[in-house]
Amino acid sequence: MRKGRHFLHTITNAFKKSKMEPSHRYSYNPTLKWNSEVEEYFINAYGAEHFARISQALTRPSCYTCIRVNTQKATSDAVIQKLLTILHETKQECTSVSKCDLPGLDYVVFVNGSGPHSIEYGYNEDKSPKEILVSRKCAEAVMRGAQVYVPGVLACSAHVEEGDVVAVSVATEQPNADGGWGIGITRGTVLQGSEADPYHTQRHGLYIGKGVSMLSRAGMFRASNGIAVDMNDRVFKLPSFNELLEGEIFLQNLPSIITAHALDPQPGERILDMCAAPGGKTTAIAILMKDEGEIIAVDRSHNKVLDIVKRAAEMGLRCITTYKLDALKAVRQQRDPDELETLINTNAEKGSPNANSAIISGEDLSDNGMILPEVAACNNQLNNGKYCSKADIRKNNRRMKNGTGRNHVSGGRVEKCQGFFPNSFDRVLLDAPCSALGLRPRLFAAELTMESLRQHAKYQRKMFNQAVQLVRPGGVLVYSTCTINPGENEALVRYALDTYKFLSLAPQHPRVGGPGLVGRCVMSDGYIDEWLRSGEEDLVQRFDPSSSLDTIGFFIAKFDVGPKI
Ligand SMILES: C[S@@+](CC[C@H](N)C(=O)[O-])C[C@H]1O[C@@H](n2cnc3c(N)ncnc32)[C@H](O)[C@@H]1O
Repeated sequence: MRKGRHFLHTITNAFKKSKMEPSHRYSYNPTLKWNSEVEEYFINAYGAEHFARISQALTRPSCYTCIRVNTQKATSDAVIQKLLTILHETKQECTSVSKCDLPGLDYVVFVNGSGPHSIEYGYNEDKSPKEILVSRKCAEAVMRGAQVYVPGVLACSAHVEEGDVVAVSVATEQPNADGGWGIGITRGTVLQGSEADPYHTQRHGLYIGKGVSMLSRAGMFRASNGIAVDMNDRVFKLPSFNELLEGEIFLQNLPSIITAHALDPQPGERILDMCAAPGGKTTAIAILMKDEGEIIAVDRSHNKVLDIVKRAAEMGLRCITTYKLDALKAVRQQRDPDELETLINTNAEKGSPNANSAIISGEDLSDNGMILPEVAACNNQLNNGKYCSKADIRKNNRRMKNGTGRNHVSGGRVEKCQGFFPNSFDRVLLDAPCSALGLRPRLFAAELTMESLRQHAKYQRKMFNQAVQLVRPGGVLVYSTCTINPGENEALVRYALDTYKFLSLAPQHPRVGGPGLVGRCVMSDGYIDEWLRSGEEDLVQRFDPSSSLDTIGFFIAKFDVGPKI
C-alpha cells in the first residue's frame, strides 16, 4: 500500500503480491494494454524494465491531492486549516496535509492519500457478492475520488436493490474476433456471478472498491443521471475537495504548477497562453504576475474559453483576456504600413482613436469585421511610437499596470480574434494538445498507434511554428505536454533547435523533474526520431510517473529567443 509521495519501494512490493489472493481479497492489479509497435518504441526509449514500471504507474492515480492556493485571496496556512476541518467534517481519511517544501512553492499544499488497498469483496467458493461493472472512464474518475454515476454503469448483478452492498469493477477492452478491441458487454447485461459469468476472470485485478447501491438494478438502467453507487471502501483513498473553497484553491498537478514557474512571468509583461483551456496554467501565471500585466488566453474551443473566463472570475483575476482562436492561425500577417495609416486615420475621423492600438496589435477584428472599442495591449509597434500618440502609450501603460483584463464574452458568446502580429509577446506558453499518455490513472492505451502519435507530433510542430513567431527577440517560449512520448517531447525540442537557430534551451527554476532522453530511435519502417544531444538533457524537465515524486507524466522545455535574423 502507498502512503504519501515517497513510497516507491512499497509500491514494488505491492505489485509482486497483486493476484487473486487465497483469502479471496481482490487486489487491484490491472495490466495496461499497448499497441505492439508503440510498446516496442517505448521499450526502445526507456528499456523494458523501466517501461514496465511506467506502465504500471499509469494504471494508478497519484496518491495525493495537489492544491494550488490562490494567494490573491488566501494564505496556505488558512487553507490548510480549512482543509483539515473539511476532512474532519466529511470523515475523509488522509495521512497528512503539508505545504510543498520547494523554494517559492509554499503556496502549494499536498493532501496525502493511500493505496492500493486490497479489499474483501465477499467472494468465496460458493458465493459471489452483488456486483456493478462500470466503464473505464467512470472507473478512472472513481479512482480519483468520484462516486459512480448512473451513465457509467454498464452491467449489474440480478436482484440488486437500493441499499445493497456492491463490489465495483471496471470493464476494460479485450481483443475481439476481428482483431480489434472491445469491452464485449452491452449496457444492461446481467452479471452472473463468478462461476457462470464468462467475463469474470477478465475482471481479476480490476476491482476498484465497494459501496452502497443508491438504486435498484431496474432504476439504474432507467435513470439518466444521479449517483448509482455511494463508494465507501476504495482501492485508492484520496481526499476529495471538488467544488469546495471555490476561488481560494485550485486542484492542479505539480508539473503544471512548475510549468508556470518555468515561464517566469513578470508583473507588467504581455503573455500569450496559446492552448489555455480550462485555464489552470493561465491562472497560475496570473498569480505569479500578481495580476499585473496582460495574459491573452486563447483556445480553439468556444465552451472551453468560457471555462477560462469562469475560472478567472472565481479567482478574482483581472489581467486575463480570453479569445477563441485556432493556435494554428495565431500569427497574423503584418499590415502594409499604408493600409495601416489609412485605417488609423479613418478611426481618428470616426472619433474612435482607441481602436488604433487594437488594430496595431492585431486582436481587433471580430468575425463581423467590427472594431472592438477597447484598447488592446501594447506590442513592439505600439511601443516604438510610430503609429500612436503619446496619449495612447500613456493609456496603455496605465492599463498594463492595472491589468484591467477583458473577456470577450457577452451573453455566452465568445469573441473570436484574428491572431497577433509577430513579436507581440514577452513570453508565450504552448501547453500543447498531446497524446496525454502521462495522465493517471489510465486503464487502456492500445487505441494509440504509432501513426496517431506521429500525427500529434506533426500538429505540435505546426503550433510551435506559430508560437516561435509571436515571441519578441529577448523573450521566452515554454513548451509543455502531459505525455511520456519522446516523439512529442524531446523530438519537438530537437526540431525546434535545428529549425530556429535563434532559439536556445534555457535553464528552468525550480528544477524538479528528471533529465530528458538523449539519442535517437530508428523504427522498423525507417522512421527516425531524433531526441536530445548530450548536454541538453538537464535543460528540460521530464516528470516520470514511476518516480518517487508520483506525478503525472509531463515534459517542459524552456527556450530563450535570440535576435531573429
Ligand atoms: C493540454 S490542454 C491545455 C490545458 C491548459 N493549458 C491548462 O493548463 O489548463 C490543450 C488545449 O488545447 C486546445 N487546442 C487543441 N487544438 C487547438 C488549436 N488548434 N488552437 C487552440 N487550442 C487548441 C484544446 O481545446 C485544449 O483545451
